[in-house]
Parts: sequence; structure tokens; C-alpha cells
Amino acid sequence: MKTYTNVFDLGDLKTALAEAFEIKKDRYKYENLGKHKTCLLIFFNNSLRTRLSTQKAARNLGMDVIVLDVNQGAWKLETERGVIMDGDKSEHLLEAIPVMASYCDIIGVRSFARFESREDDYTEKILNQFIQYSGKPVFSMEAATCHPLQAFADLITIEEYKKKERPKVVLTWAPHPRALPQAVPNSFADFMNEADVDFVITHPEGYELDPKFVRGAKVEYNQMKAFEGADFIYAKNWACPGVTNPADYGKILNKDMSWTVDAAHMAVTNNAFFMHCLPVRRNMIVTDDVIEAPTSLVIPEAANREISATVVLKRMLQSL
Ligand SMILES: CCC[C@H](NC(=O)CCC(=O)O)C(=O)O
Ligand SMILES: NC(=O)OP(=O)(O)O
Repeated sequence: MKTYTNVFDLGDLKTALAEAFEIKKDRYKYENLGKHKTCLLIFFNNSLRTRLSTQKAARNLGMDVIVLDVNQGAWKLETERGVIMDGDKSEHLLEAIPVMASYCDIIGVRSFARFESREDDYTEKILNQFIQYSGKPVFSMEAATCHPLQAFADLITIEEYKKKERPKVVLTWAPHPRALPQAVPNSFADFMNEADVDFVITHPEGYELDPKFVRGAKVEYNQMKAFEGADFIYAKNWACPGVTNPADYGKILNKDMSWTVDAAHMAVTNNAFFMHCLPVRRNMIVTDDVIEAPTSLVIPEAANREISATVVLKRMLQSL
């Protein structure tokens, strides 16, 4: 595995799940694979789960780990080529990437959507420069349009808790005070469309996700109708993806609190499990009673981030 940026990089999902459950049984099974190998984790944005779980995964495999918060301590980076660098940015990505790559064997990158240009975000301009100029295997720790480590952990969680062979899984939009990326819902849809589930996406009009990720999923604008009979509810906020109206890309079009997932929503489901990637804005995305209920999986879901990262890093080490 040379890159991990989307579901297709993982190959057959049943095989990937088998590897995940093997690791879950003994997460140190491959502890010698990463001996004298270094994993560099580069963060352009904040993180708790990804920062901790990916370090743990690298250590499970015997790797050394370096964590760099680009905007805290390193030089501010220019990402545009051809720019006269007379401003506040001291270093260009085109030097920084090969320099950083010289100190490690595998690179993880977190670089959220910037909402300045839909084209720059949806062509993964930053992540692809690391892939192109580092010469090392690169995995996404949430880039502009995808968060595949999260979605793989979500799939593992659904596989562990499902009570039927083909569960109904609903991805629901919910309100948020900020304009958040589409990376998490995009990757969740990416994975659910390849998994053996009955997948439904529900959101207000105007929030249509990119067709590249929606693919054959059913889109239902009536949230309560979408929730009927659901086995899993996956809640997330995202800003306008700019599909219906490109000029609205990155905007907040709606803060309708009737989309907040509460007990009345969960009552029409098939006693569904509740999921969210975290961090979550309580009583915006979901009410306290729903996220604290026995059917809430947000903690085991977050714990599975160690497993998804260990599988991905194992495959990258095996490809060195
Ligand atoms: C794993 C999720 C990371 C990120 N979440 C946020 O930026 C939430 C920030 C906030 O709630 O203020 C997102 O929505 O993509
Ligand atoms: N879910 C997730 O990736 O959390 P962090 O942003 O805290 O890493």
C-alpha cells in the first residue's frame, strides 16, 4: 500500500475487516514489522483521536513516531507555486516536503478543506503534493475531501455491532455553529457504498454531497422518513459541498435545530445504534440523552481508530 486516501486503496473490505479483527485480538502481533522504521505525522489542523490513535498504531508495530504541528513551531508554509514569498510564510512546501520525507519512512497528513477554492479542495492539492514530492507512502489523517481512517473504523464498528446481515445505515446531517468539511461524510459514504449495508443519506436541500461519494446511495430529504427502521444512525455536520450551487461551497445554508438527533428521532428507528466520529457539539448534533444512551457507540467507534490505523500502517510497512 503506497497511498491510503479512499476506500478503494483498501481493496476487498471483507479481507480488510478480517485483518482488523486479527489485529484487535492481538495488536502487537506485528510488533517487529516497524523496527527501525519512522512514521511522521503532519498536522495542519487540530486533532485528538487521530493524533493519539495513529501514534499508538505505529507503536503497536514497533515504529518510531515523529509528530509535527506545522503551524506551531515549524515555519509557516507557502503552498502555492509561483508566489513571491515576501509575506509571513518563510518556507515553501516544495522544500519542506522532501526535507521531512528524508527523516521518515511513512507519512501521515492532516490538512482540512480550506473552502477557498472547491477545485483546490476536491483535487486534494495539499495531500497530492505530499504524495508527489515525498517519495514515501502517504496516508490521509483527514484531508480536504476524505477521512479514510475514520471511515474504516466506522465500518469495523458496524461489523462488530450489527444484528442483521445487511443493516440499514443512515448518514444524517445535523446543525453546527461552524462551516465544517465534507471529508467525514464523504468517506463514510465512500465506505458504506462498498459495504453490504442498506445505505441512506439524509440532509436539507442544498447540502448534496459530491456524486463521486454518493454514488448509488438513496438520498432522502425527509429526515424522519430516513430514520424509519434504521439500525445505525451516523450523524455529522458538513458545510455546503457546492454541488447544487458552486457559489455556495463552504457556506452554512441551514442551522435548523429540528435536525438535531434526539430521542424522538431515535424512536422511529429499529432501536438503532448512534455513531459520530467526534469531536461532537452536544445539543447541536445530538442531545445529551442520545449520546449517553447504551445504544451510543461513539466511544468504541473512537477506540477502533487504533485498529484501522494499525491495519493501514501494517500494509504500508509490508510494501516498503
Ligand atoms: C474528525 C472531524 C474533524 C472536523 N471537526 C471539526 O472541525 C469540529 C470543530 C468544532 O466543532 O469546532 C470535521 O468536521 O471534519
Ligand atoms: N474523529 C477524529 O478524527 O477526531 P480528531 O479530529 O480528534 O482526530
